[in-house]
Amino acid sequence: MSAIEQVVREIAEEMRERPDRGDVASYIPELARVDAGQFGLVVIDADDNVAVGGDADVPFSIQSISKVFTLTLALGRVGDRLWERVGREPSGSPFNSVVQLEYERGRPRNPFINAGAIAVTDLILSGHQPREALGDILRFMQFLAEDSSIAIDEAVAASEQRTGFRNAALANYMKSFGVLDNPVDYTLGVYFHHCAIAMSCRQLAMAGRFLAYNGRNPSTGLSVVQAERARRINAIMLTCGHYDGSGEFAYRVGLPGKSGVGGGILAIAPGKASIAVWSPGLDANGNSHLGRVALEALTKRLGWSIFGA
Ligand SMILES: NC(=O)CC[C@H](N)C(=O)O
Repeated sequence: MSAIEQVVREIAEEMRERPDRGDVASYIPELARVDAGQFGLVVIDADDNVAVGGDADVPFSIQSISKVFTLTLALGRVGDRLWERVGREPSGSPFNSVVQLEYERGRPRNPFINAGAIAVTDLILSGHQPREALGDILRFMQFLAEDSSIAIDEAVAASEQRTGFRNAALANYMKSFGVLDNPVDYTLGVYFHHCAIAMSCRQLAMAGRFLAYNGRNPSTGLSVVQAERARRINAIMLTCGHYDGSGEFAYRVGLPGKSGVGGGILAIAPGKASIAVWSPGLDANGNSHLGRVALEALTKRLGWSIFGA
């Protein structure tokens, strides 16, 4: 067994025993039903070796982790013009905060808070039907993960569509400033559905590989994005990927990472590994509690923090 496999298994066992599991998201009713006792961890290294621990193959709702992939797709479509619509500074506010939008004339702080991700989704949608845009996003995930079985959990999407009043407020407010081009219902429909994509840790770590290896898929050698773009997406994950918990995540884990309220985190050790962890219980910022604890243990034991040992 490799050193990485050993560490991944140890951590999965340690996390299974932990009593402090955080609380599952309850504002999306369908997510409130998920068993908080689950834990999964997958690490894929530069040689495409896959180390798995715990519930590595159980699909979960990726939620805001999808924002990394919609950003990648939108940058591919419109290039750096995207940054006219959305900033790239940390918000220091909760993921669904409304307050900054008025001060900054409807331009969201970054693509990973809800407002920013809704604006990015609107760019992907432009000129397409919602169904086509969603198909493009889903096919991109399947292509990156090399797994055509990845699907949208329609129950989660419907659950959020019924209760997503805050997101509707954000979208309408941005629309009033002309930041969204498409009908608000269309943009929100695509946003709720891409957040409801269900993936396992194994699939998610597969999908994240291009960010760890200079924009390339290590198994095919094919370039997904240019190295510069991968580096920049990692930078935004580091500074904005955990909302107002981004500083704490950088301090403790020391890797670019993106969390979702389904309890997943995608973390990137540049040149070394693509990592996915899942534990449904969240901390006060809406980030996976044990996911962060596990990643802190992993980077410490393997010496993988980008800031040094
Ligand atoms: N942080 C998250 O994962 C939030 C995503 C969720 N779909 C929302 O819009 O509220």
